[in-house]
Amino acid sequence: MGCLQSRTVSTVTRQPTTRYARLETKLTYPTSPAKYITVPPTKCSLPAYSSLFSTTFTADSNRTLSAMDPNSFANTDRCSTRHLSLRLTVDFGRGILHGTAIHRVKVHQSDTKEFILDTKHLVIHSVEVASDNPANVTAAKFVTVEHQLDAAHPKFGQALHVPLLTAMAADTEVLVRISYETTHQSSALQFLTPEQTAGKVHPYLFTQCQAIHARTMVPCQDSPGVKITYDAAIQAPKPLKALMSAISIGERDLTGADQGWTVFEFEQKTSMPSYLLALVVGNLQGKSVGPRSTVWTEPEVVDAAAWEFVDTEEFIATAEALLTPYQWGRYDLLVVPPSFPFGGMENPCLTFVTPTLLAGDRSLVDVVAHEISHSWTGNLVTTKNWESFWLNEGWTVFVERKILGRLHGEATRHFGAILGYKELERAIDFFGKDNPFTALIPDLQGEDPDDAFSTVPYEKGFNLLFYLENHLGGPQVFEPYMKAYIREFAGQSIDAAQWKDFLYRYMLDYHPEGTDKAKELLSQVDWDKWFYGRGMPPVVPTFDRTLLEACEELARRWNEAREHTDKLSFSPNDLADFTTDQKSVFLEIIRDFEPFPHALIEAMQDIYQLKDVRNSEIRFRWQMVCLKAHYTPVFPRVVDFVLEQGRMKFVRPLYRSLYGSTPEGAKLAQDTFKQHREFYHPIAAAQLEKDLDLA
Ligand SMILES: CC/C=C\C/C=C\C[C@@H](O)/C=C/C=C/C=C\[C@@H](O)CCCC(=O)O
Ligand SMILES: [Zn+2]
Repeated sequence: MGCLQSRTVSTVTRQPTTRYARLETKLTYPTSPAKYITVPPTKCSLPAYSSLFSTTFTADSNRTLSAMDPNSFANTDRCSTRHLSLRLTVDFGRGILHGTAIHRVKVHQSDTKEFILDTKHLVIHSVEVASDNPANVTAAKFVTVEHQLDAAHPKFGQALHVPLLTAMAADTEVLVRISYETTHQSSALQFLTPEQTAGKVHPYLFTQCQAIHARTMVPCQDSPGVKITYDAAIQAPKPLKALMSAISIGERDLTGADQGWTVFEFEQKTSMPSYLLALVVGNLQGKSVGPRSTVWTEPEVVDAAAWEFVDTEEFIATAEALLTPYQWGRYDLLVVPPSFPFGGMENPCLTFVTPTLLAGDRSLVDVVAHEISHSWTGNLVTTKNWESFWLNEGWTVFVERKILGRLHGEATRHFGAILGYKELERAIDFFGKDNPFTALIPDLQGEDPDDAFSTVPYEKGFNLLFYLENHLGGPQVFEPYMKAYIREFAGQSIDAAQWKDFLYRYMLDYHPEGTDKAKELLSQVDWDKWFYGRGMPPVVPTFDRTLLEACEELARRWNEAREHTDKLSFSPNDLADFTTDQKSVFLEIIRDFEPFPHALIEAMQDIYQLKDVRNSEIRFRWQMVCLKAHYTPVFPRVVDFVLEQGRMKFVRPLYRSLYGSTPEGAKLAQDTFKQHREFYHPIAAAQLEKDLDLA
């Protein structure tokens, strides 16, 4: 069978099942004609990718999605990858990766005849299977098999079916070797030209696999419910360096015909989900910032980056005191070029962070505390599928704020929560309070997780845990539970039902006021509203207002000044004692008022020097205030900011506000994006296209 063999598919519609019943039911989608983008069943001649991915196709049969994960085709209930070995070459000339992926697959159910993986925008050259001696990859005898690639689902890609030579018994293992290459549509990868880097001399590659982009980089069971260890050998052109979400175990320069290449070797011995696969290749230099931490980035920025993140070890040690010993060996940081679409990504052993954190005053390092917290919540205890994403993010925000609270006091922890609550209101405003994506546990059948992504799982999840902490007796009850939670589930992927079940078990056994009291308190929690209710959280939190009052007072004075802009009594000293978070909250409150008259905007801008502010959080919020007032002189500065960096937290609201401001603003937003689309990471570009009605 050809390597791009098509299967027919049906439309993806929702099944009328209850939430947890659905987790136990194998879903097949009903038959109805639908158009899908697919590939013709031809052999793999390269590199005509664009034509491969442009054919439309009418579907007419059934498609099966994973029983555990609505966003994956993998048959993880029958068999799952335990270990992955990658041998990849980075081809900057073609903008692709090519090589092999060997899966060591464990069979869970008897009579298993096929291994199903996720792929998207990959070209599969061949698939081989070895079941004779799976313990030894080098001695194993691989046999080529006829694989099948389903037709492409526009969001989830193509299921790859690998026949296993024979019906396998439970608890046996098999090796599957796939030879493949990525394409220009592989959304996990961003290849940068030298001009897009700080040094301007060398090309650069970085990946972003969360949520379901790993399948565009490696054929894999791309579900957070599957945990794997991995090793990798990455061949890259000299003098570039490769790093991965793993421990570096060596590098060697090739000779002879392969002169000019280096092979970098890696090993990840702690099992992790596919979305944590990560690779960077570029002109990288490292500077040590702690006993287990190096900051990596281009040489031009390495000193500034190391200075900014010098608190890393203190954060790790505080997290260890709160939870359990750090499991991943090293905790390095990579400062990625500015198009990185997120603040940070918790890739194990090597967190990726945006350069927008380099404020020059260490004021934005809460993101590092956040990513460090993921080493426990998310990376050790992982959501089973993207619907329970809050288990990763709500927990991580909770731990992040615990760390900052221990280091800087409870008032700081609460103030972070106030800012987060404001951001939650903005997200719910954006979606609309009845939008299904405002639920803590959204229904993601047929949905691309990127479309559902927002601050909701972060802040609604935080608010649930914050509420439970107070409701169940405060930190003296909740902090020991946090440790127990990590111990209970480390190394596993769980869903919200398992999380809740353990909370009950723990509290009933260990609540200091006894089982009956624990039962009574837990019975008062409206779980349905917390999990599935839309809009803001069902319980309004009470946060410490110590750091808030000065922000509210200053904002109130400015709001009142709109009546007499000729007699203003403000001075730069107003902000002298404000932290960056306080300045942010001050600007958030200003943004909630009716738009300011332009004279007042100009006065505030001059007095507080806001025009030239470089701190990305302040710059973003100030530009949002100006855009709300349709203050057109800010337009060129907004364009500068959205072209200097591609972090979605900033560029999406700025582009949307510019687009919604005036007809000129709308045209400027669309034209700017269209001209600079290539600057943005594919994940950000896909969202911006929708935001600007260009999809
Ligand atoms: C309910 C939502 C369900 C699924 C979404 C899952 C993943 C979404 C995907 O788009 C990936 C997200 C990656 C996030 C990485 C880092 C964030 O913590 C950054 C937060 C924003 C920022 O600071 O820039
Ligand atoms: Zn996070």
